[in-house]
Amino acid sequence: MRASLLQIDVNEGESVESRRLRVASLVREQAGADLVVLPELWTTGAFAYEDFGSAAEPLEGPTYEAMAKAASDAGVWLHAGSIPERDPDGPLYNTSLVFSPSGDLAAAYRKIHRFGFDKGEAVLMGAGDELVTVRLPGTTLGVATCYDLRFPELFRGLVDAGAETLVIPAGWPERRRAHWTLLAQARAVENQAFVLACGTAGTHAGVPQAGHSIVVDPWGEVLAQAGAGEQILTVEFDPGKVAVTRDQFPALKDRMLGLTAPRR
Ligand SMILES: O=C(O)CCC(=O)C(=O)O
Repeated sequence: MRASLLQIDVNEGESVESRRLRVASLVREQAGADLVVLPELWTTGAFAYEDFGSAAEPLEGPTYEAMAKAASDAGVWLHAGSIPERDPDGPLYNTSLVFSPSGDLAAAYRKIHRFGFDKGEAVLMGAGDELVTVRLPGTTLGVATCYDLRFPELFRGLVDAGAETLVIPAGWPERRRAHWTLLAQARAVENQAFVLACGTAGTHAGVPQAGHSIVVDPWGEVLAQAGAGEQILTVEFDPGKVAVTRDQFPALKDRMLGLTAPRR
């Protein structure tokens, strides 16, 4: 399976419309890949909180349209990263879109863990409440977004739902780059799954981005890692390695579920 992670430079010097056109053309250039992955909130920037309201789109808005077309033009599965979604009957959501090679929406995932503690996304957006997996030829994707990476129980839920390849678009800041790499490897090792984690480059809303998108195999080996700037990270991997790893080192079978706190 060939995957291309598009680590997009997101900065205020480029308008959302220009970036959307540019990204669509980069996706088209990936014809021949099986899967293309974009980062979190690459239209506005994950930290451009003050722009979320004005940049929010309905699910089937301009980014949806452009990415559906780009996926079908390239004939690839496209995890189009996330958009600030305006639900006509509810709040904003940080929503990821996955398209099939014919340009149909295969899945939408509303980010469950919102970042910012008592400000930013955590107060401006609603929380999703559904785990999402997507069946591709050869593997099942489990999707999560950025801050979700810190919550191992979400990934265990995805594994229980059949996920073998964990795809994580992000807008992770440079300040915590070490956590990004460490957690991507941890999620791969503990879940015996591939991890494809695609971040942004550049600086937006004054927050330098980590870049360093990463692909990790089910044994925890880093198959590829980007640098800090805009980059297309292309990697070939064998999805069959998940079953082999889980069979040869069956730690997932030793999980002890339903543990309770000690009685006092
Ligand atoms: O957890 C982190 O350090 C970064 C999370 C984040 O930036 C986000 O979810 O947008």
